[in-house]
Amino acid sequence: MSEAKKDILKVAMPKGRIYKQASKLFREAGLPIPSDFDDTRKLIIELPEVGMEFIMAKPVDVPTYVEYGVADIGIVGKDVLMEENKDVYELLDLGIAKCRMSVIGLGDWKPVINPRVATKYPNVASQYFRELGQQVEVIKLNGSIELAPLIGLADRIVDMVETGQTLRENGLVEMQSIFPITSRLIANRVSYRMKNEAIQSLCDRLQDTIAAKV
Ligand SMILES: Nc1ncnc2c1ncn2[C@@H]1O[C@H](COP(=O)(O)OP(=O)(O)OP(=O)(O)O)[C@@H](O)[C@H]1O
Ligand SMILES: O=P(O)(O)OC[C@H]1O[C@H](OP(=O)(O)OP(=O)(O)O)[C@H](O)[C@@H]1O
Repeated sequence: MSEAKKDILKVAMPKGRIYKQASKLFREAGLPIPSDFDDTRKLIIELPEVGMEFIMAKPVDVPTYVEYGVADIGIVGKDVLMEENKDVYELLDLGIAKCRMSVIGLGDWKPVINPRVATKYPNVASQYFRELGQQVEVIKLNGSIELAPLIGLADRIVDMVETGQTLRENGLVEMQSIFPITSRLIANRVSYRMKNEAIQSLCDRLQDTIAAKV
């Protein structure tokens, strides 16, 4: 590997809704990331002018790439971080992709003994109800979670709420908001030591940019 390539920071970027907000934040921090990539199908984006390479990943896989060190750093929702529980450093709250994780039920929900709970986040949901001392049966789904109570698969769901539009359009209600969610900057433990200067300098730039917004 050439010396120049060795110094490149590999960044696992979540495709989809977080990417646009993350690349905007990088631009605000003075890193010229072309907006042409907001809708790209390219999986590896080389950005030598900012000393980075973006690896365009499915959001849930970002902590895996970072834990294994094929990416030095990554951007990921706190929801995924809590669920995946990977061995990575969480460096910074980027304050983007704000939403919340909530327990949701039908508009006319009633208390249920041992309710069935559908979710993309079985570990987080199990731990939440365990800590409350409530027995539940958790069912893992991968999307359109709101369908589960509508068609009788589950009594409750644990899912993300942002504007509340999905709930309103489907006659569902937020019973309990359980965690605020934003995206985080994470780092591989070895990369954090070996590429400390580059990672710390990016972290500082982003932190200053975020601080200037509030
Ligand atoms: N409605 C929302 N508003 C804001 N942020 C959200 C919302 N839903 C999810 N997020 C955040 O964005 C992250 C990625 O969500 P996104 O919907 O892009 O991916 P996904 O559904 O996991 O992926 P895919 O669409 O590839 O299956 C979530 O992990 C969460 O942190
Ligand atoms: O409160 P709102 O603004 O309506 O946002 C909440 C919705 O957004 C996310 O779904 P997403 O678009 O990721 O779809 P999927 O989970 O079905 O893949 C989340 O799972 C909710 O369904």
